[in-house]
Amino acid sequence: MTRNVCVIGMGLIGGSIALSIKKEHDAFITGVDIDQNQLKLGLKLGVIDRMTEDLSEGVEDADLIVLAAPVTKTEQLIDQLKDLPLKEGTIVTDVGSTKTRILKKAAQLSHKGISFIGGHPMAGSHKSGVQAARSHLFENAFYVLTPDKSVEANKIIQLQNWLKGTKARFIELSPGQHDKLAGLISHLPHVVAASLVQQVRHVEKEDELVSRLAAGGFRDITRIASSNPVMWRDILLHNKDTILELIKHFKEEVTRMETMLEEDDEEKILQYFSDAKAFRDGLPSREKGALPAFYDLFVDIPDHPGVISDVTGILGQAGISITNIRIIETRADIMGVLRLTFRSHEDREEGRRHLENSLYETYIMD
Ligand SMILES: NC(=O)C1=CN([C@@H]2O[C@H](COP(=O)(O)OP(=O)(O)OC[C@H]3O[C@@H](n4cnc5c(N)ncnc54)[C@H](O)[C@@H]3O)[C@@H](O)[C@H]2O)C=CC1
Ligand SMILES: O=C(O)C(=O)Cc1ccc(O)cc1
Repeated sequence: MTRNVCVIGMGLIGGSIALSIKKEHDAFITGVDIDQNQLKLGLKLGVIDRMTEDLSEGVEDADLIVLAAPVTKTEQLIDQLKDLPLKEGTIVTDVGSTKTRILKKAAQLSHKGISFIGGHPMAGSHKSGVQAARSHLFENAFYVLTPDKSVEANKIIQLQNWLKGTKARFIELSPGQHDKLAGLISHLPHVVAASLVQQVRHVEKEDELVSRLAAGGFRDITRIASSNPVMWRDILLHNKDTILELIKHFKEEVTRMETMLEEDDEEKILQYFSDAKAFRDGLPSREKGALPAFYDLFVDIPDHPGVISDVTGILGQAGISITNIRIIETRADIMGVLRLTFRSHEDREEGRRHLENSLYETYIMD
């Protein structure tokens, strides 16, 4: 039997959840967004089956409602849901990067007999919009659930069943613990990444060479500074107390290094870096999913006309489609680099084989 799902916020995460649900369930998915373009794109890409900008129309028949807007908007949406007629037994969940304020707001829904189960898939990308959505985005990632005590256990199982196509690993946390941990491993690093970029931006005003030299490590550590600013503003405001505390500790950490350096304390500096390396090297890795995982292949291309159509021609002849193509470097003195995005690991492997047979140098960076 076809069941109805409503995803509110048809962006990267809402779109990815919708795709993962479609993979495993006979579901008719309605997308709701304030941005018509995202909805139209969602329909065109087959992420949703129906679009509407009218919240009440979107949710009226829904067996599952997924709130996938920025966190402050999620609070407002819960306020709106409170006054709308919803199907009996419907499950409402969200995907927001913060949980305490959202769960507080959602308590109003439990008074109405609606099961609200807070959620946070702890993976994603600096990209946004439904065009970047992928059904496998959360594969092997942790998916935090913060159910209210009033929610029946079978509703949590039902939600996990709805979300099984994410192939994520579910873990239950209290909203407070979630926000503390997410602050440390996600929100503070975002602040640090943006600050590092700002520092370079200020220097660039006097010496524009700096951004051209910024490569390797700088790009790695600052990738997340390219994320959606609205989303991150909202996350910071939501988790303000935790992040302020973490900034204080971070300043102390930097001061420790400052002191070691002022004192030319070779031994302590070495120990500091060694301890950090040992801890970092020991972090569990996630085989698939989040960070690069859009099946990108990089191809060195000589700087001459027609080379791009040659590359796409080779893939076309082999019947391999790509979802994106981008020239990421073209300079007179070196070869350019083309970034091709494939639909799957298998397509990328096959495409790579064909291109290498045609003597193109290719590499993968994930
Ligand atoms: N980007 C990431 O990697 C991750 C994001 N999240 C959380 O997921 C949520 C969505 O983030 P993304 O999908 O990345 O953002 P996005 O910018 O790709 O999509 C958000 C969508 O919500 C829509 N929207 C805004 N206000 C709305 C409203 N009042 N009603 C309906 N739609 C509305 C926007 O038009 C946009 O299409 C955020 O709460 C974020 O904290 C969670 C995990 C990872
Ligand atoms: O791009 C990345 O590496 C991310 O870390 C994406 C991300 C952003 C927000 C979240 O709440 C979870 C994951």
